[in-house]
Amino acid sequence: MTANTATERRRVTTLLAAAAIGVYLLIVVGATTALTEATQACSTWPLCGTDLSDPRVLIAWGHRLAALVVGVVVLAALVTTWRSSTSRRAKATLLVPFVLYPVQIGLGALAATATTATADWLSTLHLLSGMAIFVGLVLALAWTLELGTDDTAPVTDPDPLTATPTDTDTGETPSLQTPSPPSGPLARARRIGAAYFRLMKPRLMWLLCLVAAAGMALAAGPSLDAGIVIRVLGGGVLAIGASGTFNHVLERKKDRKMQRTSDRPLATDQVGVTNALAFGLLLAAASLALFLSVNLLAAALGLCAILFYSVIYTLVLKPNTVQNTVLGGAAGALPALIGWVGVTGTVGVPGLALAGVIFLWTPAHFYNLALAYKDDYARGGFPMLPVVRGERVTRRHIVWYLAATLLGASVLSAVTSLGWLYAGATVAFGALFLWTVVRLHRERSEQAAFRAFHASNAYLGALLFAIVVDAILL
Ligand code: HEM
Ligand SMILES: CC(C)=CCC/C(C)=C/CC/C(C)=C/COP(=O)(O)OP(=O)(O)O
Repeated sequence: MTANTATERRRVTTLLAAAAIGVYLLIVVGATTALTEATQACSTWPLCGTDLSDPRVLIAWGHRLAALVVGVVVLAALVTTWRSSTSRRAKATLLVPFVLYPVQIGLGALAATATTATADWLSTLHLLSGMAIFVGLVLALAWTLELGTDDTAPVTDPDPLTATPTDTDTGETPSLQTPSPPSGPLARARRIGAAYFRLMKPRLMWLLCLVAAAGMALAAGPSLDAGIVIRVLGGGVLAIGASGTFNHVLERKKDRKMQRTSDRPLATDQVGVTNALAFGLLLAAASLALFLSVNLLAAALGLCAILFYSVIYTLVLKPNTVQNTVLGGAAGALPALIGWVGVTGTVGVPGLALAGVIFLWTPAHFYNLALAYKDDYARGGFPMLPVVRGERVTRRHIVWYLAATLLGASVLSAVTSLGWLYAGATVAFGALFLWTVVRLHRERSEQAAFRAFHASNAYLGALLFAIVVDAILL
């Protein structure tokens, strides 16, 4: 690729990314109750009340001015892309935002000035049309980003095998030798304790517990009962520990073949298989007892989560299908439902919508690691996407699942009363996450993959934290 083509591509992808995030901002602000209430204070178009002391008028004006500014950015992105040497399908796809953006403005004007009878379906149409514009921009971005890239990472990174990967269960760098035996009884007890703790996959817990906490906060709001929180989170920690332990038992032979996991307690025989199984069963029993003390449905979902991750994902999906990560996303989505059910006793739309966000987020999260550890997964014999279909396809799927996650997050704001804090978190951290994925395409390095991986955790962590604060305190 010549230097000026590379420069042109950077300009096009930067503009398309900015346009996509600008449209996403409009979608999220539009989907939050903030705007739907604002139109009641601003029901004329294009101008409306000038009483800026009324926050609803401020929000309505903000949305209209943002629509104007974003419209200019979208137009700049369209013109720049159409004049560039990007792919025909990227250029053709941009006809969607080109045609729909003026229509979107018209739908917005009608929704703002309509009577309540027609306002609802006009608002829904306005939201869906905004999403179609967003999808058109993201597809053009993905197809332009992958141009000029292939499946070989540039020679700027050490091979993941020689790089010092850390096992994020503990964040330690695995040693190739079996750890030396402890000197005294206390040191031995500490080493064994640390090994059992590591079986529980503690590094996954903070985000998975935040998922359950967000489910509970959405369901209960300010009247969230501390007793339920303690029992649901306690049950969740024990359930994750149980399923993590079973995962270690079932994968111990493959863990030995992978550099990243070669020093795990069962891969290095620090813990016996029978003892590990007994430990996992104990954790599972304690977890289900806690869930049962909340309600039967929470316990049933907890059992499903343990069985799904330990058996379906670990034994069936992960070693056999390239869709292991997509389908495995159900494991991480279940804590959202458990949180919602723990408070309400039934499955509800917001709980399902939150679970859907986690489900869509999971491939955008894990595919970055799968890129960084591609050779390691090949050695372990796992059909991860980069191993089976290559790095270029994997990077494209990361863009798609990231976009799907952002749309899922906007649907969640449409079906709940989440407000400006949630809107700000999903747009700001979504933009950050998208930017790391754009850089992943440009740099195609292990470091860029880890950067996008951590951005995925930062996005979900910020989103879930915003849900908890917004639902309980605002
Ligand atoms: C199919 C689903 C998933 C797969 C395949 C997956 C894969 C991974 C892998 C391989 C690691 C590194 C672990 C290690 O090196 O020992 C990791 C780390 C992590 N995962 Fe996932 N994950 C999935 C779903 C989730 C979900 C649903 C959450 C939370 C909602 C989550 C949160 C985390 C966190 C917090 C870390 C540790 C990050 C750090 O150490 O900074 N993962 N994941
Ligand atoms: C309530 C409850 C039990 C919920 C289950 C939540 C849970 C444990 C999700 C884990 C998600 C996941 C597939 C992690 C990676 O496993 P991996 O085997 O691909 O990672 P590895 O290669 O590091 O072992």
